[in-house]
Amino acid sequence: MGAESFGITDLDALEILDSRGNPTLRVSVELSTGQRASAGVPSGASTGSREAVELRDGDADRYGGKGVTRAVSNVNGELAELLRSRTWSALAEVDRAMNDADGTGNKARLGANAIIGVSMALARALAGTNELYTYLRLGGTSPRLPVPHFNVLNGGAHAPNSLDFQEFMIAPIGAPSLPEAVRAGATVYGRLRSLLQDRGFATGLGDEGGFAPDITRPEDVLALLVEAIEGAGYTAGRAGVAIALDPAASEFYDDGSYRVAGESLTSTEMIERYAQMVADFPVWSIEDGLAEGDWDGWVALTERLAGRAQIMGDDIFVTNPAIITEAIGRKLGSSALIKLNQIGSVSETLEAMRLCRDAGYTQMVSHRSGETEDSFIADLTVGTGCGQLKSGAPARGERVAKYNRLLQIAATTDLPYGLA
Ligand SMILES: C=C(OP(=O)(O)O)C(=O)O
Ligand SMILES: [Mg+2]
Repeated sequence: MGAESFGITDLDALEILDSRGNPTLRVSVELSTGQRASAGVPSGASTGSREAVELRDGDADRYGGKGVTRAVSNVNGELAELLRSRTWSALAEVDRAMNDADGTGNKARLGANAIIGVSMALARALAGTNELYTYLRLGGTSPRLPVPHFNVLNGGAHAPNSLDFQEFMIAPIGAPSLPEAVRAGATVYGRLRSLLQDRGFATGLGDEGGFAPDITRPEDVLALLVEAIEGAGYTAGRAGVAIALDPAASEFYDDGSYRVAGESLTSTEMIERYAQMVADFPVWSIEDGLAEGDWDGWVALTERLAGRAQIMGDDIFVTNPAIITEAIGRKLGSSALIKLNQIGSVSETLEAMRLCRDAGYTQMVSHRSGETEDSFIADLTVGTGCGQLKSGAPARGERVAKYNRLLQIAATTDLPYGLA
């Protein structure tokens, strides 16, 4: 992100719908050069308690309180006035000014949904006629096509079934190219559908497009995924198609216990359960294996599975540079999930990624369970070269928009594919 000087002549927001049918914002911006761009704002369901605050109207008569007309007004009023009032030298400067104007430290007054929408639209406008990923760079890191992590089986807060773990993803780490990785994802997904149908399970979909059958034990799902991977003709494991988990454990942590498939486990027992899963199945990454408040457990999990699985923080890190800095100091986790709206600006997101990279923590850019058709995160992943993206199943328009954007970049460049 260079130190270009620019003016902003127009900023406006609109209330649109996300993939769950809830309201969200689309923000449009115009630069003094005439360059226009817009961006759609995502929204999570299993959120970390320290995420930047999404502003919702709270008017029960309209969208059950979920309307975003106050956030829209903040863009069209206060933020438009601020952004049009002077010239700017960099996106980070605008992001800082919006943060300062908000004044709460967690974007609660103006709304993280308002601020991230402006920040994303502005990044896209500043990219101008260049590809967005060429603008979203981390100094010292080369662009790369990521390993897509396809969430093919959903539970937890994303599906109305009895499965406690939220996400089971397949990751074609061993694929020779991005198009072959996408083909592997779609082929395994299709094979999984057939297996579920053959066994009499429902093939309805969860929020992120994965199937949501009534299977209870995570190990039973893992066995099914290995069968689907091999049945589709791939090797199960890092040389072919591996598995990544996002249990989203804060959602099943209650009163000091992890409640999984009818059992009540201590933090130590939960860690041993993961160690066994990693030994028995090709699980290469575990996101939010423990609850966001269980910091001692996180340190123990990181140590226990060091060198065997990527231990990734989502709810616990919330893409927050200050929290990530503290976690790095305590050797907590080895990887961070990166979500733009958790921290609420593009430049703070890039700062979080830079901190991780410099500390040797891997990063995976992520969609939210409530999405729009915007493919911004595909460019963010490629530009930063972090090598990992999760965007749900290889089905449903708002999810495949990101994978299709990767295919388009792959077709027009010779960027390398794979983990960073
Ligand atoms: C994408 C996720 O879900 P949500 O957007 O509901 O937080 C996640 O937990 O990683
Ligand atoms: Mg998560």
